[in-house]
Amino acid sequence: MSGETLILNAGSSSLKFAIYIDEDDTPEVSGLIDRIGAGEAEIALKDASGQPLPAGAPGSVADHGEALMVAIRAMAKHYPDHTIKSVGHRVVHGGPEFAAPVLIDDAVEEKLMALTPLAPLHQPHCLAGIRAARAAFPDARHIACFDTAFHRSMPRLNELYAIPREHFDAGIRRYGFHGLSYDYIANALRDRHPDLSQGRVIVAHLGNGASLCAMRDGRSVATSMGFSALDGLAMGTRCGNIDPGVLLYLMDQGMSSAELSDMLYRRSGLLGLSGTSSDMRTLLASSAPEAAEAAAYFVQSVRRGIAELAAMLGGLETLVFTAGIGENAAAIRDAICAEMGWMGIRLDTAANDQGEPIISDSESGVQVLVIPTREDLTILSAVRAGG
Ligand SMILES: Nc1ncnc2c1ncn2[C@@H]1O[C@H](COP(=O)(O)OP(=O)(O)O)[C@@H](O)[C@H]1O
Ligand SMILES: CC(=O)OP(=O)(O)O
Ligand SMILES: [Mg+2]
Repeated sequence: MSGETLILNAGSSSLKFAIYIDEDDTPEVSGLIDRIGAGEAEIALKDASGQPLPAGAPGSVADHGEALMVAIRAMAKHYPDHTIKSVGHRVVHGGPEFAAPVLIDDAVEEKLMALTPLAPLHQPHCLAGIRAARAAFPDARHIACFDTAFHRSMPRLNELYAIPREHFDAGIRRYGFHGLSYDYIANALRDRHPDLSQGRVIVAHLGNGASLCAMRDGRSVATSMGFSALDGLAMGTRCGNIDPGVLLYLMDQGMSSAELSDMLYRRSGLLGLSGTSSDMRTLLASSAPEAAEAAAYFVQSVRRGIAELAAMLGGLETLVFTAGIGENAAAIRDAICAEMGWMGIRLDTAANDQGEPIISDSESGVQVLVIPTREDLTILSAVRAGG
């Protein structure tokens, strides 16, 4: 068989995978392993038409390397003849050096490993996937595609922190994340709404991790995440904006940096405020006041962020919702847009409830869209462009 490409997207506790053949943009097989390193893992496998394929129960899966082996075995049961020629990897952090996709060799792998402290919730999993895939497919080309790369178009002012200058040169700057998703949305907008894509756009990537990106002419101008994937919006388990004074105070009180890191990355956000769940679906179904407060905080943080980025763009013509919450949670989109009439945002309630591609009404000064994101297609086109 010819030209098969495997795309891997290692999340904090999941591994998404898909195999594409030749020039096809629909995966022949795709799937997700969830709850990695957390009890009994789950696997879901789909064929080219999106129908579920039997994949068994993987039992406990210790890390993303093991998850890849489980995925390869499950796919091989249905498609025994695959010859993987290329593997495209989502890598969350590219640091100051990697501004475009790169062919992975030992030296690149080492450099990516050195970036682990900058993205402790993600980078180790990306690397476990890379190591396992290079061992499983030693003759394939392995390409790393970075979540930080799309934001390298930001003006220097928007990369700076107001701390002594030498830190910028040492790499302490706003990198921004979710770039593979923003890149896909920028292209989708260019194809579907060429007029809007030239203008002032804010994309709200609201998933388990969440961020906003301000774009002009399809390029990133500013974004809510910064040096790490902690900043900006409140998220499933991450804090979002926080006064650095809080961290200094907690350290003075005896909290270690490891304890702080665990709290800010894994026990904050929706989980921290609700005390029960990081999952927006669970919170929306709950009657507990803490769950409602957590969801309200999330909504508030998105509105705060939209207003901030609109000010940086000097206005707004288009707002795009994407990722798990952005694509599926009509109530959250509605709550975010309510009371933003002053910015010209007006939703068509019925269109929003049905998750239509355009959810603003005809009077709205801002076009509000829902575009399902496809980070895997950004990686796929980079792998194909790389020959
Ligand atoms: N129908 C829905 N209603 C509300 N929230 C949803 C719905 N579907 C998915 N979500 C939320 O989307 C989030 C996960 O987003 P996703 O983009 O899949 O995350 P990841 O960053 O892991 O890829 C979870 O909070 C989940 O509850
Ligand atoms: C960078 C980031 O936050 O990714 P995710 O949304 O997959 O956690
Ligand atoms: Mg995601």
